[in-house]
Amino acid sequence: MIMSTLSEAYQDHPLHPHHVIPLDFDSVRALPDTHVWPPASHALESDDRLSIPTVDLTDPDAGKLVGQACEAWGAFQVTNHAIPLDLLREVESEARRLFSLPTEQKLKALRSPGGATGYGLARISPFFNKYMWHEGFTIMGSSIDHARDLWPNDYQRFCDAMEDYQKRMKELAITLMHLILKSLDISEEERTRVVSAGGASTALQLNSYPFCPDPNRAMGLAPHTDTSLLTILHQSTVNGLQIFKDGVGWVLVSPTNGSLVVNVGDLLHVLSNAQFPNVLHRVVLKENQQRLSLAYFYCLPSDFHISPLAPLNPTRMPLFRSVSVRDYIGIKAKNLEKALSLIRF
Ligand SMILES: C=C1C[C@]23C[C@H]1CC[C@H]2[C@@]12CCC[C@@](C)(C(=O)O1)[C@H]2[C@@H]3C(=O)O
Ligand SMILES: O=C(O)CCC(=O)C(=O)O
Ligand SMILES: [Fe+2]
Repeated sequence: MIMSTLSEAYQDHPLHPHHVIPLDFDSVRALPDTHVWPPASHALESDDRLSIPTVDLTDPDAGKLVGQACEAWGAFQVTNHAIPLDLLREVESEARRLFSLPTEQKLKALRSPGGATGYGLARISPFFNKYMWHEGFTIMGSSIDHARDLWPNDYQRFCDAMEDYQKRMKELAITLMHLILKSLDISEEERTRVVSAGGASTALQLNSYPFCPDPNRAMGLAPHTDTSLLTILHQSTVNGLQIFKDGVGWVLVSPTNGSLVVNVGDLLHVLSNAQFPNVLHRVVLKENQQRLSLAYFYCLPSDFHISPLAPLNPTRMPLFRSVSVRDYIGIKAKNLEKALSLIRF
């Protein structure tokens, strides 16, 4: 058996159960002190000057526009991405069905302390002294084992929807990766080496930010960067996602019907030799209702060695030393946002 999956890389870094088990959101009437955060610094409302670019994937200039967006923002929205709206709705509705289950039922699919998949708090929880107002469900490949625990007689439609979604997302991720690496002037051979490795290592994260009795004092998802090459995000109609832009501050990313948000993750930041920022983002609770999102992480297998790719005409010295994805995950599990500086020359 090839041991280079992401779940295997995360097994080496077990979490304490209190950093896995979510609150019983059904029973709380007031925000517990354990979940009170200092006021989140104010975010700009998105207007035309201050929102991430939107790229129409059928635009003949899409490659150039995607490259520019990655460099300026580390994020963009895509339209005409070929993911059927019906599929987005179906997966969202299955996610809603999951998070609507009674707490005791959801706990039957609890992520194990050393595990990577199932129901639980965000993996970054141990780095913060307050808990986030968040519950997640992580899928890597088949979701059948956990789905059976949740719905012994009715798990198939959940699994089918998740499988279909991961397949379509992988195709989109491959298209985007080729466009992005082409914009960096990476040879076709090198692009194919990276992109074909990427397909073997992905994750789908269903996120729920339950209705909150005191949204202004709670935090949905604390500021973080994704460990992926890129993340493709679908958000329900509820606001809350913000990205941080240097020199500007927190910028709201409003959901627009059918478009998908693409984030540059740590791995692509390294491959691009820091030309693309790995975008810092967070979720605040803006509206008085439950919010859902679906995050698809396109990663590299844990035995892949990441280092800056050489463009056809190299001009800059590599900023990072070569490190396996497994080792990078290990460094990040102990240091979170300092991980990248630890692999810089
Ligand atoms: C493939 C991934 C990416 C993970 C870990 C693993 C599965 C779950 C992902 C998330 C999802 C929620 C935010 C995050 C920061 C978290 O806590 O868990 C992500 C993390 C990462 O991007 O590092
Ligand atoms: O819920 C969102 O909009 C963002 C989720 C996210 O950042 C993640 O899953 O990594
Ligand atoms: Fe994220």
